[in-house]
Amino acid sequence: MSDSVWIVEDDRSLRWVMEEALGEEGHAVRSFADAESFRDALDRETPGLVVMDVRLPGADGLSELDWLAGAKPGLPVLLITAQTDLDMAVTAYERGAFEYLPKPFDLDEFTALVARGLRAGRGKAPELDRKARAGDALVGESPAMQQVFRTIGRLYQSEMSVLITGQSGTGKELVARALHENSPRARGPFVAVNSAAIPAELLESELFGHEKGAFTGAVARRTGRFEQAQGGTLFLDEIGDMPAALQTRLLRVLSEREYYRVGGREPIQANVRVLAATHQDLGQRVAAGDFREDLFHRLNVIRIHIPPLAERPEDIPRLAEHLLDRAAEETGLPPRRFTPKAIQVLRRRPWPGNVRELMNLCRRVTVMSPTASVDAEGLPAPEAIEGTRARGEDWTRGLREWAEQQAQAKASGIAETAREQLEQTLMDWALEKTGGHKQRAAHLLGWGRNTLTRKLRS
Ligand SMILES: Nc1ncnc2c1ncn2[C@@H]1O[C@H](COP(=O)(O)OP(=O)(O)OP(=O)(O)O)[C@@H](O)[C@H]1O
Repeated sequence: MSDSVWIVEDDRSLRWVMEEALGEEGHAVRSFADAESFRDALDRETPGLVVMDVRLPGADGLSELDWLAGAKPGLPVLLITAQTDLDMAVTAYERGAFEYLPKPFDLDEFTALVARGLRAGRGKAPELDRKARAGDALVGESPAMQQVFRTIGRLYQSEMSVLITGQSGTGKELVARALHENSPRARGPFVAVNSAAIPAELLESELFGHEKGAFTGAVARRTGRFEQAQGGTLFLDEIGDMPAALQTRLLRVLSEREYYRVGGREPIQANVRVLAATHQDLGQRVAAGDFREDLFHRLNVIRIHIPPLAERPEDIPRLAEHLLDRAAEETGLPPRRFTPKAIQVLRRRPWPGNVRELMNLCRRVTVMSPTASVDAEGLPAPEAIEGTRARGEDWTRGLREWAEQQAQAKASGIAETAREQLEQTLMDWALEKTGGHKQRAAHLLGWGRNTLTRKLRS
């Protein structure tokens, strides 16, 4: 195969820069300013690789890709694009580009990609089920998010397990959804389970379901999350918190692709893609003996890491705009906009609650701001925003999941049960903390000593 590289790009200076860089690497280079002259030349000769801009006069690079798939199957195309969203990443791979490169790009990266493209042929890409693609947009312009998009784009025809890491609120679940929506399973269900929010003893039946009478309280047969995710994707959030016995069981299900309900005898086929997420350092947990190494390797086939929001302030302007729009949609109020000064302040904040914190700030501003435009003075203090709290303090999320579970188990009197468990937990904690000193425990809880004594008796 020829080593020559053809460039289809209407921007003269960019064309020149690329020509120079590739010439220095020893490639024979030919350039075209539009799709028509490129097609004419292709009638007579075939290069080793094509570098093509998505936006061209008279035609766009994407339809050129479609045409090339028929006219010159196997010819690798490196797509360059000014559009940097996830959709473009997926579309590029889906239409058969072997790689795509968002502008502005690094020339070394460019020449390295060209060299790789020349070595590899061009793979045939199957059609993606586009109708099923919707959901909440994943926004990000920082190099780190571009890398995330690229990985999602590359995996669009894949069934591989992916481990998503990042602090709470960085968007791990959204990334999992994007992986699902851009996969062959897009029409199937996406089911999320948070291992940290469900008590260890309930997690097994939550995942695998149970038969009627499997244990006290199992009054009816219940389908588990694995069964609900059949044909689709199961997202296991906070996988690091999964108890050891369940880790073993999960590993078995993943390798045997079948499982039993709790108390069940019929094996159930598991046609489920598993995506997992964690805010912990799982490698370290493996080293400490708290997480099964074999399960870790099984889940960690591909790793997507999302850095904290404070490490990618470039994402804040677009993200803030997107989240303000989302808040406006949710509340039915007119969309607010931050002034450049307000954005400057937001870019410098520490964001311990990451994107979730920014989302909450946007919701608050949407409801509270008297004007459409929000200046730095109109920004709520960081402490005032929910989601700023460190992980673990936001126990209401766990509570919601618990309530959902109770509802599914058709339990009645949910609030009363919750109140009893809440008080019992707080009393146990306070007594433990004070070494059993009732007076001090009561003080900690903000109760009188008699109230505590009475509640302990009931
Ligand atoms: N890049 C992004 N673009 C748009 N919205 C985002 C992005 N990242 C996060 N969000 C939004 O921020 C919120 C938190 O994201 P998500 O629930 O995915 O985080 P998480 O990492 O799974 O958090 P946790 O570990 O606490 O479960 C969601 O409302 C999500 O839609």
